[in-house]
Amino acid sequence: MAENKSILKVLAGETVAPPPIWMMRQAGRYLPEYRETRAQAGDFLSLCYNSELATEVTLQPIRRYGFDAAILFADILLIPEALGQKLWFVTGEGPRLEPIGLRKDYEALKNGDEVHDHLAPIYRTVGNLSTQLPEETTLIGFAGAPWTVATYMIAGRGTPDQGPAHDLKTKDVALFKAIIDRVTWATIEYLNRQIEAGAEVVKIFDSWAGSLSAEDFDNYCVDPIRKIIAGVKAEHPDTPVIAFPRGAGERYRGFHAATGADCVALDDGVSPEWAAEHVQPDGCVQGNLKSSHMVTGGQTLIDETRRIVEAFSHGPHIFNLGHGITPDADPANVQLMIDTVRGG
Ligand SMILES: Cc1c2[nH]c(c1CCC(=O)O)Cc1[nH]c(c(CCC(=O)O)c1C)Cc1[nH]c(c(CCC(=O)O)c1C)Cc1[nH]c(c(C)c1CCC(=O)O)C2
Repeated sequence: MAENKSILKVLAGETVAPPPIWMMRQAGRYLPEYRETRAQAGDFLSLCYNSELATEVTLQPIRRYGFDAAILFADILLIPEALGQKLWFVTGEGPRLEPIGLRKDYEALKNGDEVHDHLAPIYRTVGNLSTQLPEETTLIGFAGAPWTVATYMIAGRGTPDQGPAHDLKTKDVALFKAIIDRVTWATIEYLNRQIEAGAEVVKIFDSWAGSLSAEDFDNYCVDPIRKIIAGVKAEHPDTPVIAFPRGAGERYRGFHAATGADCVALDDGVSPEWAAEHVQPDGCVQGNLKSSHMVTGGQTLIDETRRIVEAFSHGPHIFNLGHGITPDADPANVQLMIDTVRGG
């Protein structure tokens, strides 16, 4: 029964001990079974659009570790592709898109409500998962936040400082805002369909929020996320939303209230003690453990895991990493982290 799922309890504001646990990028290259299925699919994007195989890789970490949540296997860059932008992945390097730099590129994009045919396989994956997951496991859908997605749409690739997006914001703010608005609209559409297909929680990833300063943070991180949450809650008032403004630092404070998020995901740039004092009083928090502990393991992993569990033990908390697990992680360290959280 949905009411017995620990993640849903915590997202409703309950304190649960030990805290429920899942991991960003839990279906990924550190798992041999993922590498095998990915090879079968051919490449990363083919895996995302193959509902059977995407279902399989989503289930793999649940079978291996019994996490409390499964996150849909897909990617934040499927939205630009659904809007009509060309997307491909270069193995070992990352995503490539045909960059949007001119008004005519923007005008060629589809409307926010014209993405569904392209995204139909993703909705099928969500539907498969909602019938195949163990009953105690919560299904999380997701999308990228408009700023982070726009940084890839404008640069055509990942960039260390999101320079091309910052440049467009300075040179042609009207075009920049139009891109943000188009992604915001498409994202509301996309998340609502994921929920209708069976997602019980949705998460919004703003991986590059940290490079927005002063009012840009309010205008292009907080405001689009607030609009997306309002658009989701208008259709699905009971579906909890997790927001991840990575690199927000001090600006994690007040983020629940500013956006309407039920849970705020923390990177490893803030201490758990600071976040317990300044962020958790406003609602559930998630995350914070450095991903590198999944590579290095040992007593430090145990100590840091215990420190986070203890710091957040007085309020709603979902145990997670501060960012995605990396391909060089040791699957045994993931088990050690879980045993530490669950066993004390
Ligand atoms: C920025 C971003 C992307 N994608 C995502 C973000 C936001 C979160 C973050 O900051 O990490 C989100 C994402 N990407 C993926 C998921 C699936 C669910 C999960 O297990 O967390 C999620 C939630 C699969 C993936 N997305 C990607 C992989 C690796 C692809 C492979 O198998 O080769 C996976 C499992 C590829 C990807 N996708 C993206 C990049 C930059 C890359 C290349 C970098 C890399 O290789 O890790 C865009």
